[in-house]
Amino acid sequence: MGRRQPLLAPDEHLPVQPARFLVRTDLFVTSTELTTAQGAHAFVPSPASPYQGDIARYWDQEARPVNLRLGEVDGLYHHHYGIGDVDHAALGDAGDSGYEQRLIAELHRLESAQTEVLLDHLGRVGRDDMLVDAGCGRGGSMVLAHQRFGCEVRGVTLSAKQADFANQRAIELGIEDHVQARVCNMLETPFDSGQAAASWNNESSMYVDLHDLFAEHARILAAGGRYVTITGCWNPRYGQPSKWVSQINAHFECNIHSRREYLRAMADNRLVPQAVIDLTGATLPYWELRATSSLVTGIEEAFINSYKDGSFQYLLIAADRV
Ligand SMILES: C[S@@+](CC[C@H](N)C(=O)[O-])C[C@H]1O[C@@H](n2cnc3c(N)ncnc32)[C@H](O)[C@@H]1O
Ligand SMILES: CC(C)=CCC/C(C)=C/COP(=O)(O)OP(=O)(O)O
Ligand SMILES: [Mg+2]
Repeated sequence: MGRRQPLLAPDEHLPVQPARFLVRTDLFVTSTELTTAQGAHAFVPSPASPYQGDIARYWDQEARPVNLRLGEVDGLYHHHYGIGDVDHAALGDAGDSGYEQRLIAELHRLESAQTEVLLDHLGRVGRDDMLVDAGCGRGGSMVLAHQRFGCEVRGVTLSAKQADFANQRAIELGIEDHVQARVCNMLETPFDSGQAAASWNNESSMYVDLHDLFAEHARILAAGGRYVTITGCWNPRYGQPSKWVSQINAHFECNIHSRREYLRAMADNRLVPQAVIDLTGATLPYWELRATSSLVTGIEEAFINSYKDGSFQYLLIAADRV
């Protein structure tokens, strides 16, 4: 599938400037009702299970410098990893005073490049279409999708803090009419059947049962619509999840599925893979660069070792809703 041109002129794209945020942590309490940064009252549904409550709390409390410092580069905040070759010319000499900032910018460029590859696989999307980001985090992928297609993008996350952050960012960009996040379980969304032209999970499918997840995507997608996931999955050829995969699960409180589970659950839910792309080789440069940075979190070794010993794969799957 060829790469499409953005619908917006280059000067309409996100300005490269540090973002200023109103982060009202006082509002993100356990109450079921909260006041958002926009001043409106939003209903926050109770988590569907104790596990979902744990995950909501995890992301409400998350503030790792590796995510915030990268987001400050241009105001796109991601909670996923990067792909592509490191631009050593842009990175320059490790001895220079500005090296650490260039390294941060390079890691961020690779994370945004990952989103662009996901968007490349969404198929034809028009301005009047609606897209769904399941597990939208702080909303970086939603902004890039809107900038490319000019259409509505609706995101769901378990975290009130993330939804508020994403909505505040959309207001700052003047795209709040088109880009909206809400607190909602991705297994039970408020979207109408057949409403979405395309939908995706960007590193968010390891928190849910895949049969339940794909049943919901199949419901909200129009016939002929496209579903895309970028995910880490364990490789059935390895036998069982390796110790590195178990370490990643413990680190993020998630449950990484196998490649076989993805394909089986899609087949059972009217999602027919159109492309299965192994991005493992493409993500290793990101991890090896990140491991040299001051922003390491301690999980770098597990990703690098599991990708190298073949027990773990970084995969993109694009499927047609039939
Ligand atoms: C690793 S982050 C990825 C965020 C985003 N997709 C990105 O690429 O930046 C995982 C996200 O999945 C969300 N999530 C996990 N389980 C969920 C569920 N059952 N319903 C909605 N969101 C969920 C979390 O709230 C979090 O926003
Ligand atoms: C590929 C797999 C298995 C991903 C698990 C989901 C996850 C936590 C992604 C990155 O989030 P993040 O950007 O908040 O993590 P970090 O702080 O490590 O950058
Ligand atoms: Mg990150």
